[in-house]
Amino acid sequence: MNIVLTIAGSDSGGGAGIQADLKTFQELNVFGTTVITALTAQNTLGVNGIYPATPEFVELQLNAIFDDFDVRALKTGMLFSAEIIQTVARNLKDRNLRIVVDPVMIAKGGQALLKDDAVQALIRVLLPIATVLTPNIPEAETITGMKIQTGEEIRKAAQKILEFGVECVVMKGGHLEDPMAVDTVFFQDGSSFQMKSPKIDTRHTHGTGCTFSAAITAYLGRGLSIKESIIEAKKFVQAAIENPLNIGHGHGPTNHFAHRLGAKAEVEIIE
Ligand SMILES: Nc1ncnc2c1ncn2[C@@H]1O[C@H](COP(=O)(O)OP(=O)(O)OP(=O)(O)O)[C@@H](O)[C@H]1O
Ligand SMILES: Cc1ncc(COP(=O)(O)O)c(N)n1
Repeated sequence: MNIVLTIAGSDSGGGAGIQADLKTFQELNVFGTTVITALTAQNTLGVNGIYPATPEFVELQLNAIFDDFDVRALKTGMLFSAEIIQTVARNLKDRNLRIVVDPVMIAKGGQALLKDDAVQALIRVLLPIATVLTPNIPEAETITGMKIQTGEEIRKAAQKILEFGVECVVMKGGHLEDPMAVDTVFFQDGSSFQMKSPKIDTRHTHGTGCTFSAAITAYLGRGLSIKESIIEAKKFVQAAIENPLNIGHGHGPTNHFAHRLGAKAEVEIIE
C-alpha cells in the first residue's frame, strides 16, 4: 500500500484541510496519514476560530509518522505560523520524499490561515524543498510581490517562483477573468503546459485547492510522474466541482465521491 501524508489544518466542516485531503486519499486508493498544524472551528459560512498546535507537538506528530511509515509523498496545506513552517521544513529535509506545497493563505470567507510574517519563512525554507507548488493568483502575487493579470505576467511570476527552488509550479487560474479554469504548469527545465476545463458557475468551491493538491500527492505516491499526477488531479477536482453536494449554507464542499461514481471530467492539455 502506498502511504502518503498531509500536514495541514483541520476543517471541522469537513470540506477543506485535513478532512478534504483524507477523503481524496481514500478515493484515490492510497493510505493517508496526518500531521495536524491547527484546529479550525469552521463551516461553509466561514472560520470562527483557530487553535494552533505548538511547533513541539507538530514535531512529535512528524516523528510518530516517520518512525513507523515509509511515506512516499506528502502535501502541506495550512501551516499557520513561521515557527510551524520551520519545524516542518527541518523535519522534511534530507528525506527521499515528493513534497507538494499548497501555499494556503486565506480561506474563501476571507479569514487569514497563514500569519503575514510567515510568508518569508515559506519562501526561505519550504520552497527550496518543494517538488510541486500550487499557488492561486493572489498567493503567487504574495510570494513574488508581483501583480499578475496577463499570461506574460503569469510566466514571469512562475519564473521567479522556480528561482526559489521549487521543481514545478502550477499557477492556478481560477481567479482570472476567463470562462475557462486555466492552470499553467512550469518546470525547472523550461518546459510548460496548460490545462483547460470549463469554469463551473457554482458557490460550492470550498476545499478545491486542498483537494487538488491532495490528489497530486496521491498520484505521486502511486508512482506517477509529476506531469501525469498534475493532469489526473485536475480531472479529479474538476469532477468534484462539476457534481456538487448540496451541503451547508455558504461555500459548500466539492464532491469527493464523483470520481468513484464514474464522473469523467474533460481537461484539455495544451503543450
Ligand atoms: N469554478 C471552478 N470551475 C472549475 N474549476 C475550478 C473552479 N474553481 C477552481 N477551479 C480549479 O480547481 C483547482 C483548484 O483551484 P483553487 O480553488 O485552489 O484555485 P483558485 O480558484 O485559483 O483559488 P481559490 O482557492 O481562492 O478558489 C484548479 O485546478 C482550478 O483551476
Ligand atoms: C483548515 C483549512 N485549510 C485550508 C483551507 C482553504 O480552503 P480552500 O481550498 O477552499 O482554499 C481552509 N478553508 N481550511
